[in-house]
Amino acid sequence: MEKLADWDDLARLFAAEAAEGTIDRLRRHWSLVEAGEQAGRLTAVEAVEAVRRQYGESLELLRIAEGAVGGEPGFRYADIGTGGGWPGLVVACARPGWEVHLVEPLQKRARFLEAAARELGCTNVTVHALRAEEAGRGPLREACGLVTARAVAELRVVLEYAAPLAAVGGVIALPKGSRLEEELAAAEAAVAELGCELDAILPMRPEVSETVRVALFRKRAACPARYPRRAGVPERRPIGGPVRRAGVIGADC
Ligand SMILES: C[S@@+](CC[C@H](N)C(=O)[O-])C[C@H]1O[C@@H](n2cnc3c(N)ncnc32)[C@H](O)[C@@H]1O
Repeated sequence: MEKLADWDDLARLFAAEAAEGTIDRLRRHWSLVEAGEQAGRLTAVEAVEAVRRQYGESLELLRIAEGAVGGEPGFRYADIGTGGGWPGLVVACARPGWEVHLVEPLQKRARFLEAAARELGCTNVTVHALRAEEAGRGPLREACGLVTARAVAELRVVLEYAAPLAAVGGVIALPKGSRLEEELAAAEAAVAELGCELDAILPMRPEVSETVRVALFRKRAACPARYPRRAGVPERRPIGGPVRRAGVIGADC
């Protein structure tokens, strides 16, 4: 397979997930997305591209992140800005033994995620209809072994969302496109300030994406109590300097 093109390719590339019935559940999720117009537009990615970009990239992010965290049953994981379900609900389908927290502030999307999780039998999911800045001051603070966020904001902004949720020793896994180096340079102060360290940058397999790499950060120390700042502040006044254009990848939703 040169490039993952359809559900059969996805099942071949992620054979263990296919054997567990995950790919069938993801197909069902996509039909819920297509039928979910009352939730508003959940993704701008066309059906023909969705298998690779939404499901392939989500499972590949899980594969890469899991290499850094292990993930025993009961492992606590949070996804920030899950939108219609990527990657957080995909991970919940693939790892039913994990405790999965989806942080999504848009009420319609949060309701869609709750209904979809119910429909898919994902009893391991809790949806938090909150901004990350609020979730970072609640019971999830410093409680998650893995935190992800895809296509939510530029790196240093998303680190301020994610770092407060990660447990000390935990991992933050962020898929990023061609602007990664530029975003990393701008995030230097934020990485240190938030108690994080860049552990690795790992590419996705080319069948899934030629361009997306995953930046893995390790939480080395507790996050200072002043972070996250009030809702909207991380984006308006990113740690380390003036606002830059958000360099997000993945779905434009
Ligand atoms: C471009 S969509 C990406 C959705 C999904 N992660 C994907 O890859 O398809 C960005 C999502 O981030 C959410 N978001 C934006 N700001 C946020 C914040 N401060 N905290 C949590 N979620 C946020 C939006 O509501 C939206 O659903």
